[in-house]
Amino acid sequence: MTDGSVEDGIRAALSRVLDPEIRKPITELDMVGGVSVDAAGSATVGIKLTIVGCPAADTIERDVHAAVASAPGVTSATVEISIMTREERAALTEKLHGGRTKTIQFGPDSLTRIYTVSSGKGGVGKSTLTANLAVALAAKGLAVGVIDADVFGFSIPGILGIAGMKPTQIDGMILPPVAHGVKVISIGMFVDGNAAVSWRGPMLHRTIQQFLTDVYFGDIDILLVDLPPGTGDVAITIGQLLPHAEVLVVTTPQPAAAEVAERSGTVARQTGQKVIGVIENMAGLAQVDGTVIELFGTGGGELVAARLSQGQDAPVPVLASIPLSVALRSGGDSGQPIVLSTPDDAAAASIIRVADELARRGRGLAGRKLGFTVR
Ligand SMILES: Nc1ncnc2c1ncn2[C@@H]1O[C@H](COP(=O)(O)OP(=O)(O)OP(=O)(O)O)[C@@H](O)[C@H]1O
Repeated sequence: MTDGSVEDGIRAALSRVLDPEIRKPITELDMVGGVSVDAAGSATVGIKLTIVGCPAADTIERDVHAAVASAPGVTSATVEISIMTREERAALTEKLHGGRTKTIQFGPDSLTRIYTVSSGKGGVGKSTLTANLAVALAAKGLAVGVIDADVFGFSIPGILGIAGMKPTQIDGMILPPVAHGVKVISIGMFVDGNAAVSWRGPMLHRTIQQFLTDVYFGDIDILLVDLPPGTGDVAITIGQLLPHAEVLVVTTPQPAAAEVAERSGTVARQTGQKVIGVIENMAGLAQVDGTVIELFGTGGGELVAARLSQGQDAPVPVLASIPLSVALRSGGDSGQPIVLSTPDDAAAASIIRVADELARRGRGLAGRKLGFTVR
């Protein structure tokens, strides 16, 4: 037997092992069972996984083994895996919910900044920008979640390289898969294969509500919500459930697209959300000879911003004009966001600048209870 200091060292090492899905130390999640060390320094550690077939099992076992083996005084490490009892699992979900039962986790008092990404038309690059912005924000060290609420064209999992991945479910709690440091939930994860979603309003409303209630995002700094194009049921549901969300409107430079893009911002405002900026995407494509091809014309971003600024206290800015980029398109096809793989690409650099801007912004006071009372 040892004097206990080796065991203390092992527990300290284990406190640095994160559950890859929940993104918290396994020691905080009560996943560590017994820790013992014999006089020769052979350590045995019991780990309790949340569920049978836990997809993160191999990663956790490997990380625990490495952590235990690295503790001072340990000569060999054995990891014994078991599964939590029903009571232990219930205690864990209770702990993660923080006593909150069946309520929306991003209420007006939440410190998470919420940005919805909306557009008038489809195919303007909303999902591509949402995914790359999220990854760029996570790369800056922020805790970021994405809800892909684009029910009819869910493409975020593919863009982030996790197409086909299903979330782990623990007693009604849904653990979102993590891609490039971002917690991601998508309607696409709940339908078979490439099946089309043809739900009506109430079903969409329930699903979005369930995402906001049952998906374990934890204490994230920023939540990005990729909305379907247009002004339909999902945009209205999000507006009702997250009235304090702030809105990014995406448009192409094509002036004809501006009017319809403006409408998506106007609908968001009707539910109390604030439009904080316009992102123009698919702007001029630079050629090797230095010329620029304006495939979609010019001026759409400025036009939407000008129209959305009318009658507002402060003008709505154009946050970026992101050029057409072969790398951005192919990075989306291969699941490798260019903000990580080719940050020097002009489109990537432009997205990273928007991420810097979002990271700098504080949480607005709109819809928030202030911490004093007026007598
Ligand atoms: N700046 C860009 N340069 C080149 N290709 C782009 C750019 N932005 C997006 N794309 C490509 O355009 C296509 C449409 O993009 P995306 O799926 O992100 O649009 P969307 O607005 O989310 O569409 P929808 O809402 O209809 O699903 C994709 O193939 C994407 O790779």
